[in-house]
Amino acid sequence: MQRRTRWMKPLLQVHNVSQVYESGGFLRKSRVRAVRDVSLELREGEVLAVVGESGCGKSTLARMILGLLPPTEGRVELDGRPVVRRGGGRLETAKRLQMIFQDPFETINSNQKVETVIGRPLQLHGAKGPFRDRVLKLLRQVGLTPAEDYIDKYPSQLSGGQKQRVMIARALGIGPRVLVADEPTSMLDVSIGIDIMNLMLDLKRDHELSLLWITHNLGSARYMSDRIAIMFGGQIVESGPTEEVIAAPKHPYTKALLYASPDPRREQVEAAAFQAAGREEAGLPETGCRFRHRCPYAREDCARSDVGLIATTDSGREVRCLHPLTDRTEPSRSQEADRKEMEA
Ligand SMILES: Nc1ncnc2c1ncn2[C@@H]1O[C@H](COP(=O)(O)OP(=O)(O)OP(=O)(O)O)[C@@H](O)[C@H]1O
Repeated sequence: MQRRTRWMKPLLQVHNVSQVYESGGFLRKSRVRAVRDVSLELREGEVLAVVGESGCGKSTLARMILGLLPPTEGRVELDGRPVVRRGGGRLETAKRLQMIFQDPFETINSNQKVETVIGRPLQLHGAKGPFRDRVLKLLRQVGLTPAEDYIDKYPSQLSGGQKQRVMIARALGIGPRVLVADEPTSMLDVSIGIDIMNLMLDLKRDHELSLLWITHNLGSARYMSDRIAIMFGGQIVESGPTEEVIAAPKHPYTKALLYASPDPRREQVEAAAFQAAGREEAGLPETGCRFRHRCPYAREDCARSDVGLIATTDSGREVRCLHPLTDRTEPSRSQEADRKEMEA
């Protein structure tokens, strides 16, 4: 399933985007730097996974990529053209860049029949009706057959997996080049989630799509993607070909994610050192390495130096770490020291 995609043409380019959320009044202003100087590239026909724990900035990044949230800094381009044009006008790029959400019917009127849910965007994007036959075809393409049994149903009459298939059909109908999927299987049973992943891989192949797969789950990223970008505290901390990164992570956080995913090779001592996962962005240090308080390999200079992404091999791997892991790296402190720090 995995392919070398290094030489393919870049389709979606994210150039140094940042997002700062500001809230509160004049006296009690709060600022959250949710995404910090992130650059990514999605190539033709490729699946790129963005992986990180809750609060690391994945959804914020997805919303900027889709043009739903203007970046505080940086820019996003599709085929070399800005996703959001000066003065708005997202409709044209929205045609080519479609989103699949975690909760399939979060944004949909539950009083609409499947025919309307899938047919309305076609109308909005200027297609001429009637749409019933096109909707039936789309339902077949996403495996909801016989399509005639589904087209007149309401969301409440569908299972979670069926709803997600309807949302995929809705996105597909517009003829996108890129699908951005934000945790699309996290609310589904494992086997249903695997069916949805297989469907998306089939559709990607048949419709020559590119896929940005956003998840907290390294397992699904591994199943789906050609390349992977690991995100922590609003930054990309490691990226590269998926199998290479997973086989030999160079950033301690990537290693932490591996321990957190079901794997019989898990080493208990180091796994325990990573258990403080899930903290919000706000609790992380502003300078130096943002992961250092949870990193069993941290050294003194990790607090002092900000390090950017550094290319490590010729296969396109990058890591943001002063002391990238090797086979021989030993933890610099014990589980006991970590526990004391957490209690303090
Ligand atoms: N509208 C907002 N205003 C202020 N802070 C926000 C806003 N949206 C997100 N944040 C904060 O920005 C950080 C990143 O949030 P984001 O939702 O992008 O992360 P995430 O990785 O997608 O998490 P999850 O998987 O839980 O959705 C978090 O600290 C979050 O609390």
